[in-house]
Amino acid sequence: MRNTPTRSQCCLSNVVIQQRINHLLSYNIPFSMAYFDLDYFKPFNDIYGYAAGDNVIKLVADILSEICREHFVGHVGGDDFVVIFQSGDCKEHCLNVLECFNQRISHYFQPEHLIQRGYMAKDREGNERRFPLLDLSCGVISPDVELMDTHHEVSLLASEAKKQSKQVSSGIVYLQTTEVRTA
Ligand SMILES: Nc1nc2c(ncn2[C@@H]2O[C@H](COP(=O)(O)OP(=O)(O)OP(=O)(O)O)[C@@H](O)[C@H]2O)c(=O)[nH]1
Repeated sequence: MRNTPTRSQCCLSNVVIQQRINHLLSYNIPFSMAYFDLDYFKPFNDIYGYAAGDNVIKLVADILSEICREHFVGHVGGDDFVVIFQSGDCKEHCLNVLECFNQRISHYFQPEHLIQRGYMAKDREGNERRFPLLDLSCGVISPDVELMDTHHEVSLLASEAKKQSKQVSSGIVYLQTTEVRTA
């Protein structure tokens, strides 16, 4: 890692998650980490209400707890979760999580929104526009534990994976340490 992330780039703000990562790095224990984040959560909250948004966060927590129960599941905050895998079945678990979410989330939408595959809502600038339905993205990283010293470096890689996962139609990307190019 050539660059140290700034405070604003540090997406792993939960101290328990940071400690877990620092522990794995300090003992050179290999791991993969999946960063799950809801897409278009703000318009969902705006249309259906904050309580309905809380129910979706609970849904994600339940799915992760069920499918990844043998692994470390951490709530970063809001609609962001991480799962730390120390065994090799990370990809399969993540794909199962996304599939399960896609099956269960349809119950949270009104029929007309499902038919239209979205709804009108205000963006962050206050402009009314059309948004797709709420979705779940997953950025998976496999940090090189011999090259990384702290959770800050892992956080930088996770931020990049999260960003890329929102840009691909599959909703999932996999990054290795060496693929990080951003500052
Ligand atoms: N219901 C609910 N909403 C929350 C909670 N924490 C944060 N939010 C909302 O989450 C939204 C911000 O999450 P973002 O992931 O940045 O919003 P987004 O629309 O999904 O943006 P993209 O991830 O870029 O698609 C804001 O509308 C917050 O009000 C929470 O605990 N409950």
